[in-house]
Amino acid sequence: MATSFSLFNFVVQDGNGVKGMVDILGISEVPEQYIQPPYERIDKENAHSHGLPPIDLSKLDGPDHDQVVNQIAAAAETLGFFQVVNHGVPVELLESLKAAAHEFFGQPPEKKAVYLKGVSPSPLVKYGTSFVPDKEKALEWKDYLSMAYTGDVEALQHWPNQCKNVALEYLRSSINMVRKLLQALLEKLEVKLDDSEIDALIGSKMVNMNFYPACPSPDLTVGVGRHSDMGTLTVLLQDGIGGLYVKVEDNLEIPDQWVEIPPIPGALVINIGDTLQILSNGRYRSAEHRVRTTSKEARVSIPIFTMPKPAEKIAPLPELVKRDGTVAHYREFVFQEYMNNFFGNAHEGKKSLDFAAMPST
Ligand SMILES: O=C(O)CCC(=O)C(=O)O
Ligand SMILES: [Fe+2]
Repeated sequence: MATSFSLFNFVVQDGNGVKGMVDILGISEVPEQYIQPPYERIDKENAHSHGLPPIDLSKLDGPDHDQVVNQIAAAAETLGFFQVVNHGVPVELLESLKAAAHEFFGQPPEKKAVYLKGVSPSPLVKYGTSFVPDKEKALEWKDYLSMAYTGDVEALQHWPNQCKNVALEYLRSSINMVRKLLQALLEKLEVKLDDSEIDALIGSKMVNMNFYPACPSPDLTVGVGRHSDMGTLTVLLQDGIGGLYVKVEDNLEIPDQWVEIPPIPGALVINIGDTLQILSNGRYRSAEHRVRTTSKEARVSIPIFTMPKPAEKIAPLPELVKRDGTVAHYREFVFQEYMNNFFGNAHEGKKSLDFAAMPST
């Protein structure tokens, strides 16, 4: 007797991913499991492109320092997203990273499946699909590879060969920029942290590679559902295809308004994560964002997530709360608890922040 075929098992458990589903099963319509409820679908027609020019980070070290700090802080206070150029990450490296992502995901599924959760030879490396497949109403049209950083030696030993050198170089050259951005953001808050305190806010680092295969009906699916990133700052490299949408701060006149972060050759995208929203007591905004799929060709994106170490205690910066004579909007917690909550639930916009919100009295 033939056993019934489970698409979920084929994609998720067997590690074929969305890419395997498209390539091997040759689907021409979006399977039911991937059809989003209407309110989660991304309306391309009504969203416009984020028009602000990228911020030139080379000017942070010159006479325009204050002006650049103001631009960074203004973006962090409003949209929570901005783009940067002259960021110190070599532009050729950006091209090599995108090529490495295509090379990794272009392998046969069984080569990638060795890194599935539960069987991966290293706890640092995880390959998977969708965010939390067991808990999602509809699956995300995305496969990913996650590489946690604990040191160069471990990375070179455990990260997949196709990407380890470029991913490590990307991380190395980005971290300097992340430190500078944090310094600028703290400068604007008039909070002084020494280098070791700044490093504690980005003590954990992770490089991901996202792969979004071409989709027969982008109107019905999402690449990534609405979420904010949990960490401090995210650096994101996207390719030229586009599809990253950010929610504009709730505006009573135009509710549910989204802007697309357009691909700019050579630029990197920066966004504020929940941790920085909490540390700044709400002054900087972690941005709600999501990704649309495309029918044209596969899209790749390569984020670096920076966050505190799991044991770190996080709360609004005390000097900020005291000086402003306000109340803390978030409670203190251990970062590991925040991570457990974040990875224990499907994406649902900025709901992740409720975990840290002060109970209303
Ligand atoms: O693919 C993108 O542009 C964004 C991906 C993303 O939001 C994430 O991995 O957290
Ligand atoms: Fe994200």
